Amino acid sequence: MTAQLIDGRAFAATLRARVRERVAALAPEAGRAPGLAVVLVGHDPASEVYVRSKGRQALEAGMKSFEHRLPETTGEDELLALIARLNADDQVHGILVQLPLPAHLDPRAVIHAIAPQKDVDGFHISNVGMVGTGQDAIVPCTPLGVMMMLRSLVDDFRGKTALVIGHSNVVGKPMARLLLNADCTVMVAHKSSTNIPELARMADILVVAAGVPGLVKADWIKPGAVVIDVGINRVDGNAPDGRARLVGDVDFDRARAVAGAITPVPGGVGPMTIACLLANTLRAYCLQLGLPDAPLLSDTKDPE
Ligand SMILES: NC(=O)C1=CN([C@@H]2O[C@H](COP(=O)(O)OP(=O)(O)OC[C@H]3O[C@@H](n4cnc5c(N)ncnc54)[C@H](OP(=O)(O)O)[C@@H]3O)[C@@H](O)[C@H]2O)C=CC1
Ligand SMILES: Nc1nc(=O)c2c([nH]1)NC[C@@H]1CN(c3ccc(C(=O)N[C@@H](CCC(=O)O)C(=O)O)cc3)C=[N+]21
Ligand SMILES: [Mg+2]
Repeated sequence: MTAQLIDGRAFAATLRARVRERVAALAPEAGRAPGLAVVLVGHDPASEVYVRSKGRQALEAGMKSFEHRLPETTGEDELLALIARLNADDQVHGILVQLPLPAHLDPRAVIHAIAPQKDVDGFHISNVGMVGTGQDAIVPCTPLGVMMMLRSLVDDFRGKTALVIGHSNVVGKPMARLLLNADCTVMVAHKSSTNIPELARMADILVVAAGVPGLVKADWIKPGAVVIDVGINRVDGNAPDGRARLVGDVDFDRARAVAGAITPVPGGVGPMTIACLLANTLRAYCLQLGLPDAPLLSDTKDPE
């Protein structure tokens, strides 16, 4: 058996098209369009790539894009002052501060300075707490995108067993919360877990977000399971042209023979993360303007 490939680029294109249509209907005049502000401190090369694609895709969706690039040496006061200005700016409906921040800046203080209704990453404790208690909130982009893809593959989450590998605040924890909110039986593993292969073999749904290339072996996978590989790892010098290439956390070539469906890297979770950022920006816009929330933006619906 060869696993079905889950085409994240196709999912993302569908979602972006829906966002674009909705933006055109809600804000026919460009002056009133949803606005996304992305803040980048320092010059992390991977972050530069994501910030560029976020800005470009926001414009393509009919939104306004504001990029704020600050030097590596920016002080916390200066960054917090920028966030306060963006909170007060009625052209800005979504604010994202690219992580990781340089070591001298406290990410918690920075994230919690963002107005919760403009927190399109869903990282503010107010949004985290809402998701944690099963309430409607702004949901972190990566887990939101994973749920949208899973919903097209899994008819009924009740009775399904899921394992999430990784428990970061950005991916693993919110992912586990959403699967629990969908009534899966959820296990969460991390570096201190000693029996991950056994846990993985019980999982109908396996979501891997560890940042360790090749971590998940084919014989960890329950035959027919849905495997979502969130990992983005730059591996040097393996491409034919000698440049870095991207791989996930799953031994993809061998895992394909066992899984029922699997996301590739690149072309899986990554493109959906950015499409969900646009969806969250539109959602934040609707919340701020008192407009009805669009069903396409709910984590209970897939984009098809
Ligand atoms: N596709 C996308 O859109 C996105 C991809 N990513 C990628 O996903 C991956 C995870 O990101 P993020 O959550 O931010 O990373 P973090 O480094 O914050 O968290 C990694 C988690 O994985 C756990 N872990 C690390 N090594 C192992 C191991 N050998 N076995 C089991 N668990 C392990 C860690 O456990 P412990 O806490 O105990 O150390 C931690 O909980 C990265 O590759 C990142 O680049 C991230 C965001 C978006
Ligand atoms: N505040 C904040 N929010 C984030 O959502 C956030 C962040 N900080 N810091 C970094 C991580 C990482 N992340 C990705 C987004 C898109 C791709 C993506 O589009 N990946 C493409 C490949 C892109 C490439 O070639 O590099 C793919 O997988 O096909 C990957 C990773 C968002 N993150
Ligand atoms: Mg940890």
